[in-house]
Amino acid sequence: MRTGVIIAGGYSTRFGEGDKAVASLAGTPLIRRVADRMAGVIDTLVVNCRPEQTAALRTALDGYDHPVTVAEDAECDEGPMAGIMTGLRAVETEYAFVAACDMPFLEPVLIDRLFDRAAGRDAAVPRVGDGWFQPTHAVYRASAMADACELALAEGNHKIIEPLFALDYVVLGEDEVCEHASLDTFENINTPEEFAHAAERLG
Ligand SMILES: Nc1nc2c(ncn2[C@@H]2O[C@H](COP(=O)(O)OP(=O)(O)OP(=O)(O)O)[C@@H](O)[C@H]2O)c(=O)[nH]1
Ligand SMILES: [Mg+2]
Repeated sequence: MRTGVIIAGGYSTRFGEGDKAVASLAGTPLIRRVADRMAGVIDTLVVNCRPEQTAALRTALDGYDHPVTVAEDAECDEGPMAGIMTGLRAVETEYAFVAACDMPFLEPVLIDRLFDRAAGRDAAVPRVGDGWFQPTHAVYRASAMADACELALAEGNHKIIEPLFALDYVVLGEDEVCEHASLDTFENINTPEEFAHAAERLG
């Protein structure tokens, strides 16, 4: 059994027109597109957000193919890594795929591959381009990553990549990624211009 975790507790400051997670992208809320992209390779979904987002996110995910659990931040604005921790704490399967709420071009074949590569390890994380890890497009052993996040945060370290280095992780390099997916899978939508461009391609 596999869980998908979507972190959505950010403030969409670059987007600037309300919460991008629920903004309609070519007729469908952005987070619903993200959830739908992973539906075929997960069994259950966890969404991390701030308490005031819960009602709108639940509406956006109404009728989803799998059970949806909402994991609310106890402390808001602690950064995406804190969101990963809170989301993973609500996971009941051994492994979970974590994504940001703004990645509408996720490639399910690659997610499937990440689950396979993580088996027996703590994490499988892609690294493409100039050596950038993709920690919000990765599979984690939920308890191990949540513990590592908690430790980093307790030390005052909010860097999203920090907890990975405490784990037994496997890296999928660009060649392996590209066997399964286009690099669009990592594309995330931050500004109204990026939103409009994505809508053209999806509409
Ligand atoms: N729980 C939680 N999630 C966050 C936080 N900051 C960002 N995120 C999530 O992390 C992912 C990547 O963040 P960004 O793309 O920067 O989103 P954002 O912070 O809402 O947008 P900007 O304000 O424009 O940076 C998104 O899915 C956000 O919802 C936070 O403080 N807490
Ligand atoms: Mg941000």
